Amino acid sequence: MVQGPVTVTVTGAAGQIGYALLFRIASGHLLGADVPVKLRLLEITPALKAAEGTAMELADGAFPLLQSVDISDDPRVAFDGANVALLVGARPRTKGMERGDLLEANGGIFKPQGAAINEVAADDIKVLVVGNPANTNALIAQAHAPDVPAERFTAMTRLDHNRAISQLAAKLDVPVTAIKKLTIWGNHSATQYPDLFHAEVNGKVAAEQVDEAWLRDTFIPTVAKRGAAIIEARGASSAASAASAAIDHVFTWVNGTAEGDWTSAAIPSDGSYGVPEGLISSFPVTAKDGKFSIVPGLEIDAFSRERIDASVAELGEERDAVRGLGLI
Ligand SMILES: NC(=O)C1=CN([C@@H]2O[C@H](COP(=O)(O)OP(=O)(O)OC[C@H]3O[C@@H](n4cnc5c(N)ncnc54)[C@H](O)[C@@H]3O)[C@@H](O)[C@H]2O)C=CC1
Ligand SMILES: O=C([O-])CC(=O)C(=O)O
Repeated sequence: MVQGPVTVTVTGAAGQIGYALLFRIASGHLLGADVPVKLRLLEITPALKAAEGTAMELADGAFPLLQSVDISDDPRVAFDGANVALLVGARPRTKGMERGDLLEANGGIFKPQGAAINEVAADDIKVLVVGNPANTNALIAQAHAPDVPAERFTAMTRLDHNRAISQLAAKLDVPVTAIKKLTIWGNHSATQYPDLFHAEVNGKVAAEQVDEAWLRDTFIPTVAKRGAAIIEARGASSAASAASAAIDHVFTWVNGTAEGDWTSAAIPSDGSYGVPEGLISSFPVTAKDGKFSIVPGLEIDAFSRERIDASVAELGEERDAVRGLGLI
Protein backbone atom coordinates (compact mmCIF):
# COMPACT_ATOMS: atom_id res chain seq x y z
CA MET A 1 0.00 0.00 0.00
CA VAL A 2 0.96 3.62 -0.46
CA GLN A 3 3.20 5.05 2.20
CA GLY A 4 2.12 8.34 3.70
CA PRO A 5 -1.42 9.52 4.30
CA VAL A 6 -4.24 7.77 2.47
CA THR A 7 -7.31 9.84 1.63
CA VAL A 8 -10.51 7.97 2.46
CA THR A 9 -13.89 9.38 1.42
CA VAL A 10 -17.00 8.13 3.21
CA THR A 11 -20.43 9.00 1.85
CA GLY A 12 -23.46 8.96 4.13
CA ALA A 13 -20.99 9.80 6.87
CA ALA A 14 -23.66 11.10 9.26
CA GLY A 15 -25.70 7.89 9.00
CA GLN A 16 -25.61 4.95 11.34
CA ILE A 17 -23.04 2.89 9.42
CA GLY A 18 -20.92 6.02 9.05
CA TYR A 19 -20.96 6.52 12.81
CA ALA A 20 -19.60 3.02 13.41
CA LEU A 21 -17.20 3.10 10.46
CA LEU A 22 -15.36 6.39 10.89
CA PHE A 23 -13.88 5.54 14.28
CA ARG A 24 -12.52 2.22 13.05
CA ILE A 25 -10.94 3.97 10.05
CA ALA A 26 -9.44 6.62 12.34
CA SER A 27 -7.93 3.97 14.60
CA GLY A 28 -6.13 2.26 11.71
CA HIS A 29 -8.31 -0.78 11.08
CA LEU A 30 -9.13 0.01 7.44
CA LEU A 31 -5.62 0.08 6.04
CA GLY A 32 -3.20 -0.88 8.79
CA ALA A 33 -1.96 0.29 12.16
CA ASP A 34 0.87 2.32 10.60
CA VAL A 35 -1.01 4.08 7.79
CA PRO A 36 -2.02 7.72 8.39
CA VAL A 37 -5.44 8.68 7.12
CA LYS A 38 -7.15 11.82 5.83
CA LEU A 39 -10.90 11.55 6.08
CA ARG A 40 -13.40 13.20 3.77
CA LEU A 41 -17.04 13.05 4.73
CA LEU A 42 -19.68 13.48 2.04
CA GLU A 43 -23.24 14.20 3.13
CA ILE A 44 -26.35 15.83 1.76
CA THR A 45 -26.70 19.47 2.81
CA PRO A 46 -29.29 18.91 5.59
CA ALA A 47 -27.02 16.34 7.26
CA LEU A 48 -23.86 18.50 7.24
CA LYS A 49 -24.45 19.65 10.80
CA ALA A 50 -24.73 16.06 12.04
CA ALA A 51 -21.52 15.27 10.14
CA GLU A 52 -19.86 18.22 11.94
CA GLY A 53 -20.88 16.60 15.22
CA THR A 54 -19.26 13.32 14.22
CA ALA A 55 -16.14 15.21 13.15
CA MET A 56 -16.02 16.85 16.60
CA GLU A 57 -16.12 13.40 18.18
CA LEU A 58 -13.39 12.19 15.82
CA ALA A 59 -11.26 15.11 17.01
CA ASP A 60 -12.04 14.13 20.59
CA GLY A 61 -10.68 10.64 19.89
CA ALA A 62 -7.19 12.18 19.41
CA PHE A 63 -6.38 9.37 16.99
CA PRO A 64 -2.64 9.35 16.24
CA LEU A 65 -3.18 8.24 12.61
CA LEU A 66 -5.93 10.72 11.76
CA GLN A 67 -4.41 13.71 9.96
CA SER A 68 -7.54 15.59 8.92
CA VAL A 69 -11.32 15.46 8.62
CA ASP A 70 -13.05 17.51 5.90
CA ILE A 71 -16.78 17.66 5.30
CA SER A 72 -18.59 18.55 2.10
CA ASP A 73 -21.88 18.19 0.29
CA ASP A 74 -20.11 18.38 -3.08
CA PRO A 75 -18.86 15.06 -4.53
CA ARG A 76 -16.18 16.90 -6.53
CA VAL A 77 -14.71 18.24 -3.31
CA ALA A 78 -15.17 15.08 -1.25
CA PHE A 79 -13.59 12.71 -3.80
CA ASP A 80 -10.73 15.03 -4.75
CA GLY A 81 -7.55 12.93 -4.53
CA ALA A 82 -9.39 10.05 -2.81
CA ASN A 83 -7.52 6.74 -2.69
CA VAL A 84 -10.39 4.81 -1.11
CA ALA A 85 -14.09 5.62 -1.44
CA LEU A 86 -16.70 3.98 0.76
CA LEU A 87 -20.09 4.68 -0.79
CA VAL A 88 -22.44 4.13 2.13
CA GLY A 89 -25.10 6.81 1.64
CA ALA A 90 -28.03 5.55 -0.40
CA ARG A 91 -31.73 6.03 -0.74
CA PRO A 92 -33.58 3.41 1.31
CA ARG A 93 -36.81 1.89 0.07
CA THR A 94 -39.75 3.64 1.70
CA LYS A 95 -43.34 2.51 1.94
CA GLY A 96 -45.10 2.25 -1.40
CA MET A 97 -41.88 2.67 -3.37
CA GLU A 98 -41.56 0.42 -6.41
CA ARG A 99 -38.24 -1.15 -7.34
CA GLY A 100 -37.94 1.13 -10.36
CA ASP A 101 -38.38 4.19 -8.12
CA LEU A 102 -35.70 2.88 -5.78
CA LEU A 103 -33.25 2.29 -8.61
CA GLU A 104 -33.99 5.70 -10.08
CA ALA A 105 -33.50 7.46 -6.74
CA ASN A 106 -30.19 5.68 -6.27
CA GLY A 107 -29.20 6.53 -9.82
CA GLY A 108 -29.50 10.16 -8.77
CA ILE A 109 -26.86 9.48 -6.09
CA PHE A 110 -24.45 7.03 -7.72
CA LYS A 111 -24.34 8.62 -11.19
CA PRO A 112 -22.89 11.96 -10.01
CA GLN A 113 -20.65 10.21 -7.51
CA GLY A 114 -19.22 7.94 -10.23
CA ALA A 115 -18.67 10.98 -12.46
CA ALA A 116 -16.92 12.86 -9.66
CA ILE A 117 -14.69 9.87 -8.89
CA ASN A 118 -13.81 9.73 -12.58
CA GLU A 119 -12.86 13.40 -12.60
CA VAL A 120 -11.08 14.03 -9.34
CA ALA A 121 -10.13 10.83 -7.45
CA ALA A 122 -6.53 9.59 -7.27
CA ASP A 123 -5.32 7.21 -9.97
CA ASP A 124 -5.28 4.30 -7.53
CA ILE A 125 -8.87 4.85 -6.32
CA LYS A 126 -10.59 1.77 -4.85
CA VAL A 127 -14.36 1.95 -4.45
CA LEU A 128 -16.55 -0.13 -2.14
CA VAL A 129 -20.31 0.31 -2.46
CA VAL A 130 -22.24 -0.51 0.71
CA GLY A 131 -25.46 1.41 0.06
CA ASN A 132 -28.27 -0.80 -1.25
CA PRO A 133 -28.97 -2.17 -3.78
CA ALA A 134 -25.19 -2.38 -3.49
CA ASN A 135 -24.26 -4.46 -6.55
CA THR A 136 -26.35 -2.38 -8.92
CA ASN A 137 -25.39 0.93 -7.33
CA ALA A 138 -21.76 -0.10 -7.95
CA LEU A 139 -22.65 -0.79 -11.59
CA ILE A 140 -24.19 2.69 -11.92
CA ALA A 141 -21.16 4.44 -10.38
CA GLN A 142 -18.79 2.39 -12.54
CA ALA A 143 -20.69 3.27 -15.72
CA HIS A 144 -20.03 6.95 -15.06
CA ALA A 145 -16.33 6.52 -14.40
CA PRO A 146 -15.02 5.31 -17.76
CA ASP A 147 -11.43 6.35 -17.01
CA VAL A 148 -11.22 4.28 -13.83
CA PRO A 149 -10.38 0.59 -14.36
CA ALA A 150 -13.68 -1.30 -14.02
CA GLU A 151 -12.36 -3.68 -11.36
CA ARG A 152 -11.89 -0.81 -8.91
CA PHE A 153 -15.66 -0.78 -8.37
CA THR A 154 -16.78 -3.41 -5.88
CA ALA A 155 -19.83 -4.03 -3.71
CA MET A 156 -20.08 -5.46 -0.24
CA THR A 157 -21.02 -9.07 0.46
CA ARG A 158 -18.47 -9.40 3.26
CA LEU A 159 -21.20 -8.96 5.85
CA ASP A 160 -23.02 -11.95 4.37
CA HIS A 161 -19.72 -13.84 4.36
CA ASN A 162 -19.09 -13.03 8.02
CA ARG A 163 -22.67 -13.95 8.94
CA ALA A 164 -22.30 -17.32 7.19
CA ILE A 165 -19.03 -18.07 9.01
CA SER A 166 -20.60 -17.16 12.32
CA GLN A 167 -23.69 -19.34 11.75
CA LEU A 168 -21.59 -22.33 10.72
CA ALA A 169 -19.15 -21.92 13.60
CA ALA A 170 -22.04 -21.83 16.07
CA LYS A 171 -23.64 -24.92 14.52
CA LEU A 172 -20.43 -26.96 14.67
CA ASP A 173 -19.22 -25.42 17.93
CA VAL A 174 -15.87 -24.41 16.42
CA PRO A 175 -14.10 -21.05 16.49
CA VAL A 176 -14.69 -18.85 13.44
CA THR A 177 -10.99 -19.25 12.64
CA ALA A 178 -11.57 -22.97 11.91
CA ILE A 179 -13.61 -22.01 8.82
CA LYS A 180 -11.91 -21.28 5.51
CA LYS A 181 -12.91 -20.87 1.87
CA LEU A 182 -16.47 -19.82 2.48
CA THR A 183 -18.17 -18.18 -0.50
CA ILE A 184 -21.15 -15.92 -0.98
CA TRP A 185 -22.25 -16.01 -4.62
CA GLY A 186 -24.44 -13.50 -6.43
CA ASN A 187 -26.37 -10.51 -5.18
CA HIS A 188 -26.42 -8.87 -1.73
CA SER A 189 -30.09 -9.73 -1.41
CA ALA A 190 -32.27 -12.58 -0.24
CA THR A 191 -31.25 -14.58 -3.35
CA GLN A 192 -27.57 -14.72 -2.36
CA TYR A 193 -26.07 -18.20 -2.08
CA PRO A 194 -23.76 -19.03 0.82
CA ASP A 195 -21.75 -22.06 -0.36
CA LEU A 196 -20.63 -24.76 2.07
CA PHE A 197 -19.55 -27.22 -0.63
CA HIS A 198 -16.19 -25.52 -1.07
CA ALA A 199 -15.89 -24.23 2.48
CA GLU A 200 -13.67 -26.10 4.91
CA VAL A 201 -13.89 -26.61 8.64
CA ASN A 202 -10.57 -27.67 10.13
CA GLY A 203 -9.56 -28.73 6.62
CA LYS A 204 -12.63 -30.88 5.90
CA VAL A 205 -15.52 -30.05 3.54
CA ALA A 206 -18.11 -28.07 5.53
CA ALA A 207 -21.16 -29.45 3.69
CA GLU A 208 -20.19 -32.97 4.80
CA GLN A 209 -20.26 -31.95 8.46
CA VAL A 210 -23.86 -30.72 8.53
CA ASP A 211 -27.01 -32.45 7.38
CA GLU A 212 -28.49 -31.39 4.10
CA ALA A 213 -31.82 -30.31 5.58
CA TRP A 214 -30.06 -27.88 7.95
CA LEU A 215 -27.94 -26.51 5.11
CA ARG A 216 -30.93 -26.04 2.81
CA ASP A 217 -33.72 -25.06 5.19
CA THR A 218 -31.92 -23.28 8.02
CA PHE A 219 -28.42 -22.14 7.08
CA ILE A 220 -29.08 -20.62 3.65
CA PRO A 221 -32.26 -18.71 4.61
CA THR A 222 -30.81 -17.58 7.96
CA VAL A 223 -27.78 -16.03 6.26
CA ALA A 224 -29.80 -14.59 3.37
CA LYS A 225 -32.43 -13.04 5.64
CA ARG A 226 -30.17 -11.98 8.49
CA GLY A 227 -30.45 -8.31 7.53
CA ALA A 228 -34.23 -8.44 7.89
CA ALA A 229 -33.91 -10.31 11.22
CA ILE A 230 -31.63 -7.57 12.58
CA ILE A 231 -34.10 -4.89 11.47
CA GLU A 232 -36.89 -6.82 13.21
CA ALA A 233 -34.89 -7.18 16.45
CA ARG A 234 -33.10 -3.84 16.60
CA GLY A 235 -35.67 -1.64 14.94
CA ALA A 236 -32.88 -0.42 12.66
CA SER A 237 -30.69 -2.07 10.04
CA SER A 238 -27.29 -3.62 10.72
CA ALA A 239 -24.84 -0.80 11.29
CA ALA A 240 -21.87 -1.88 13.41
CA SER A 241 -21.61 -5.26 11.68
CA ALA A 242 -21.95 -3.61 8.27
CA ALA A 243 -19.21 -1.12 9.19
CA SER A 244 -17.03 -3.97 10.43
CA ALA A 245 -17.52 -5.86 7.17
CA ALA A 246 -16.63 -2.76 5.14
CA ILE A 247 -13.41 -2.52 7.13
CA ASP A 248 -12.70 -6.21 6.44
CA HIS A 249 -13.40 -5.81 2.69
CA VAL A 250 -10.99 -2.92 2.20
CA PHE A 251 -8.34 -4.29 4.57
CA THR A 252 -8.31 -7.56 2.62
CA TRP A 253 -8.30 -5.77 -0.74
CA VAL A 254 -5.28 -3.70 0.28
CA ASN A 255 -3.39 -6.19 2.43
CA GLY A 256 -4.29 -9.51 0.75
CA THR A 257 -5.94 -12.80 1.67
CA ALA A 258 -4.12 -15.41 3.73
CA GLU A 259 -2.43 -18.32 1.96
CA GLY A 260 -4.89 -21.21 1.59
CA ASP A 261 -7.98 -19.10 2.12
CA TRP A 262 -10.26 -16.78 0.21
CA THR A 263 -13.07 -14.35 0.93
CA SER A 264 -16.25 -13.07 -0.76
CA ALA A 265 -16.60 -9.78 -2.61
CA ALA A 266 -18.87 -8.54 -5.37
CA ILE A 267 -16.57 -7.64 -8.26
CA PRO A 268 -17.11 -7.25 -12.00
CA SER A 269 -17.48 -10.68 -13.59
CA ASP A 270 -14.98 -11.77 -16.22
CA GLY A 271 -17.50 -14.38 -17.35
CA SER A 272 -16.34 -16.99 -14.80
CA TYR A 273 -18.83 -19.55 -13.48
CA GLY A 274 -21.45 -18.58 -16.04
CA VAL A 275 -21.87 -15.08 -14.60
CA PRO A 276 -22.31 -12.67 -17.53
CA GLU A 277 -19.27 -10.47 -18.03
CA GLY A 278 -19.55 -7.09 -16.36
CA LEU A 279 -22.18 -7.96 -13.74
CA ILE A 280 -20.95 -7.00 -10.27
CA SER A 281 -21.56 -10.31 -8.57
CA SER A 282 -20.19 -11.92 -5.44
CA PHE A 283 -17.50 -14.56 -6.01
CA PRO A 284 -14.86 -16.45 -4.09
CA VAL A 285 -11.91 -14.08 -4.36
CA THR A 286 -8.30 -13.83 -3.32
CA ALA A 287 -6.52 -10.51 -2.98
CA LYS A 288 -2.88 -9.81 -3.74
CA ASP A 289 -0.95 -6.61 -4.48
CA GLY A 290 -4.14 -4.56 -4.17
CA LYS A 291 -6.13 -6.65 -6.67
CA PHE A 292 -8.98 -9.10 -6.26
CA SER A 293 -8.99 -12.24 -8.43
CA ILE A 294 -11.80 -14.76 -8.81
CA VAL A 295 -10.77 -18.19 -7.52
CA PRO A 296 -10.69 -20.32 -10.69
CA GLY A 297 -11.64 -23.90 -11.42
CA LEU A 298 -14.15 -24.78 -8.69
CA GLU A 299 -16.59 -27.55 -9.56
CA ILE A 300 -20.17 -26.43 -9.16
CA ASP A 301 -22.73 -29.15 -8.50
CA ALA A 302 -26.42 -28.97 -9.48
CA PHE A 303 -27.55 -27.76 -6.02
CA SER A 304 -25.15 -24.80 -6.11
CA ARG A 305 -25.66 -24.15 -9.83
CA GLU A 306 -29.38 -23.61 -9.40
CA ARG A 307 -28.89 -21.12 -6.57
CA ILE A 308 -26.03 -19.22 -8.19
CA ASP A 309 -28.06 -18.94 -11.40
CA ALA A 310 -31.11 -17.58 -9.54
CA SER A 311 -29.12 -14.83 -7.82
CA VAL A 312 -27.22 -13.94 -10.99
CA ALA A 313 -30.52 -13.78 -12.90
CA GLU A 314 -31.73 -11.21 -10.35
CA LEU A 315 -28.57 -9.16 -10.93
CA GLY A 316 -29.24 -9.33 -14.67
CA GLU A 317 -32.77 -8.05 -14.12
CA GLU A 318 -31.47 -5.16 -12.00
CA ARG A 319 -28.95 -4.31 -14.72
CA ASP A 320 -31.68 -4.37 -17.36
CA ALA A 321 -33.86 -2.14 -15.18
CA VAL A 322 -31.16 0.53 -14.71
CA ARG A 323 -30.33 0.28 -18.40
CA GLY A 324 -34.00 0.87 -19.17
CA LEU A 325 -33.93 3.94 -16.95
CA GLY A 326 -30.88 5.28 -18.82
CA LEU A 327 -28.73 5.06 -15.67
CA ILE A 328 -25.97 3.02 -17.26
N1 LIG B 1 -24.11 -4.20 1.63
C1 LIG B 1 -24.46 -4.49 2.88
O1 LIG B 1 -24.11 -5.56 3.38
C2 LIG B 1 -25.27 -3.55 3.71
C3 LIG B 1 -25.78 -2.39 3.18
N2 LIG B 1 -26.52 -1.54 3.96
C4 LIG B 1 -26.99 -0.31 3.31
O2 LIG B 1 -26.13 0.77 3.66
C5 LIG B 1 -26.81 2.00 3.47
C6 LIG B 1 -26.60 2.95 4.64
O3 LIG B 1 -27.12 2.40 5.82
P1 LIG B 1 -27.25 3.29 7.15
O4 LIG B 1 -25.98 3.98 7.46
O5 LIG B 1 -27.85 2.40 8.16
O6 LIG B 1 -28.34 4.35 6.67
P2 LIG B 1 -28.68 5.79 7.27
O7 LIG B 1 -29.98 6.17 6.71
O8 LIG B 1 -28.46 5.81 8.76
O9 LIG B 1 -27.55 6.72 6.65
C7 LIG B 1 -27.47 7.02 5.29
C8 LIG B 1 -26.84 8.38 5.17
O10 LIG B 1 -26.61 8.63 3.79
C9 LIG B 1 -26.81 10.00 3.58
N3 LIG B 1 -26.99 10.26 2.14
C10 LIG B 1 -28.13 10.13 1.39
N4 LIG B 1 -27.89 10.53 0.15
C11 LIG B 1 -26.61 10.91 0.08
C12 LIG B 1 -25.79 11.44 -0.95
N5 LIG B 1 -26.27 11.67 -2.18
N6 LIG B 1 -24.51 11.73 -0.66
C13 LIG B 1 -24.03 11.53 0.56
N7 LIG B 1 -24.74 11.05 1.60
C14 LIG B 1 -26.02 10.73 1.34
C15 LIG B 1 -28.02 10.34 4.44
O11 LIG B 1 -28.10 11.73 4.70
C16 LIG B 1 -27.71 9.53 5.70
O12 LIG B 1 -26.99 10.27 6.65
C17 LIG B 1 -28.28 1.62 3.23
O13 LIG B 1 -28.51 1.65 1.84
C18 LIG B 1 -28.36 0.17 3.73
O14 LIG B 1 -29.40 -0.53 3.11
C19 LIG B 1 -26.73 -1.77 5.27
C20 LIG B 1 -26.24 -2.91 5.87
C21 LIG B 1 -25.51 -3.90 5.11
O1 LIG C 1 -31.54 -4.17 4.18
C1 LIG C 1 -30.71 -3.43 4.75
O2 LIG C 1 -30.70 -2.20 4.71
C2 LIG C 1 -29.62 -4.07 5.55
C3 LIG C 1 -28.77 -5.00 4.80
O3 LIG C 1 -28.52 -4.91 3.63
C4 LIG C 1 -28.18 -6.11 5.56
O4 LIG C 1 -28.22 -6.08 6.80
O5 LIG C 1 -27.69 -7.04 4.94
